[in-house]
Amino acid sequence: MDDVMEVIREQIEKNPVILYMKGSPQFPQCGFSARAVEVMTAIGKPFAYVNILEAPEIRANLPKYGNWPTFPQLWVKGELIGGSDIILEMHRSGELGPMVEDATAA
Ligand SMILES: N[C@@H](CCC(=O)N[C@@H](CS)C(=O)NCC(=O)O)C(=O)O
Repeated sequence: MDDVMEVIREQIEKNPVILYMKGSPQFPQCGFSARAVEVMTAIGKPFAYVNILEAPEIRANLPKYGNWPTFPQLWVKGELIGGSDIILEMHRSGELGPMVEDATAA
């Protein structure tokens, strides 16, 4: 349990933009994850991802780590942004793009 939390902490700290999702960006396996990927693809900056269907311990523990019950989960610069509906809303309002660009700027 502590080990999993440590793995999650490292993933979130080492990747400025990371999407926890079902499936992969090439083959999302849930409509919510597909929607999140669509937005991230539209923003066009690189992002890391974890397929939680292949990582059951992360699937079980990330909701406790971030106090957020569902997937997908987008984390930017160590902070939880939210799930697909928030991702879409922040994209439409113009907030998400600059946030991701700033996080991925060299
Ligand atoms: N409002 C959320 C809904 C996401 C959602 O309901 N996800 C479900 C189905 S993919 C989920 O993560 N269930 C818990 C699980 O499968 O572990 C969003 O837009 O991201």
